[in-house]
Amino acid sequence: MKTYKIACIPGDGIGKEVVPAGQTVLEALAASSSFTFDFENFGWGGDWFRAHGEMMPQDGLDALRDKDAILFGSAGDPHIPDHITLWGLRLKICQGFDQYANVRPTRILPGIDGPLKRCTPEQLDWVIVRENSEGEYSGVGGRVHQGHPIEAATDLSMMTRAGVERIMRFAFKLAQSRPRKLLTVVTKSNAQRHAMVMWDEIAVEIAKEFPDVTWDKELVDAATARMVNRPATLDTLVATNLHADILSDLAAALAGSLGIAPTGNIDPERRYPSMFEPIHGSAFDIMGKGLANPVGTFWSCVMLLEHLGEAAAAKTLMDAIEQVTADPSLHTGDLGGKATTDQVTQAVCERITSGLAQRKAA
Ligand SMILES: NC(=O)c1ccc[n+]([C@@H]2O[C@H](COP(=O)([O-])OP(=O)(O)OC[C@H]3O[C@@H](n4cnc5c(N)ncnc54)[C@H](O)[C@@H]3O)[C@@H](O)[C@H]2O)c1
Ligand SMILES: O=C(O)C[C@@H](O)C(=O)O
Ligand SMILES: [K+]
Ligand SMILES: [Mn+2]
Repeated sequence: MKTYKIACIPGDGIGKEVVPAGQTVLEALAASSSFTFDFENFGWGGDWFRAHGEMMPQDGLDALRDKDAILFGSAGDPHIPDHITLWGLRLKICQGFDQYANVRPTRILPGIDGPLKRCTPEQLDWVIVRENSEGEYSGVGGRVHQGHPIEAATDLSMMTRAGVERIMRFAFKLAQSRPRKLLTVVTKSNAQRHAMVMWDEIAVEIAKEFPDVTWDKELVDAATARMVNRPATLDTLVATNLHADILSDLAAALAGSLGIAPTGNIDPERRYPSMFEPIHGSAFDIMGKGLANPVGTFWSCVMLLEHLGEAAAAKTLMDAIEQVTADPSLHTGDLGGKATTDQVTQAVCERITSGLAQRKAA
């Protein structure tokens, strides 16, 4: 029997609630599948920082290197500056393992009442591809004259030809694999006249490799309006690290809640393990109460299973998730319901078990 080695890193805030929930549903799946999971938990994050002065050990990547995948929660603690927590954990792993393609699907799941009154569920089916290794997150910059009136600070967005080519190629390939074969390249080359112009030029070059993909270019500000007003004109989008970060929270909200949206931090070349996480953060306002929506993590587990090549198990889990979202009595507070994290988790586990039984009987 195949055993997958999975690292679980709950991190902070509701990450500590939704990652164990994710582990529970993966265990329910494995109970009657042809594979098992060997989970290893890592207590990195804010508590680790208080004890050791760092978010994860210096050589922590070595403990993850031979895993088949990583399930991540959130980096962010109310008592530690956000740039320390993000750079010390999530970015250390994403950049350390060169997980350069961040994939963020958005759909309006059954039973969810999206906020757009003129948008039916069929009209919103997007995948945002976020460049995940450079750009605004290159970390280049600094502060001088700190605390003095002449203080100055820079954050430099750094784009490389190799970095842009590989994310464009990934996005065109993903668009090509979807039925509509439609890609929107998000840019801001009117204002940012160097790197974003190179971004646009490389899009034109890579497009030639994919003659069957229809593509267009949209400035990021206009892209927000298009997402709201003409959602059906979009399918796959590719954007810079920061633009896609912002657009994907908007996408999640338009599909009903930040609590549902999943992501994979992918190393397409499979040199390193890829990492799966909900797109949301620590949710300071609800952490520790058992109220977090675990669906974003469950959907991330679907992406993890797909990455492992377990397509049937991925489908069983997605079906179970959709059966649960279809029932408003199983909605958490972010969706206007009263259900707890545990209730949603148990409901998904029950549907997994009945789904697997049906598959066996068929
Ligand atoms: N990938 C990551 O590790 C990651 C992602 C986003 C934010 N963060 C960090 O998390 C901290 C808080 O960030 P923020 O407030 O901007 O964003 P957030 O995603 O933590 O929360 C924004 C709002 O959405 C709600 N929400 C988010 N996920 C939910 C869920 N699963 N169920 C129900 N409600 C949910 C929260 O309650 C809150 O009202 C910061 O430290 C930030 O840096 C980390
Ligand atoms: O931007 C980040 O890296 C943190 C968070 O907002 C995310 O979307 O992962
Ligand atoms: K997260
Ligand atoms: Mn974000």
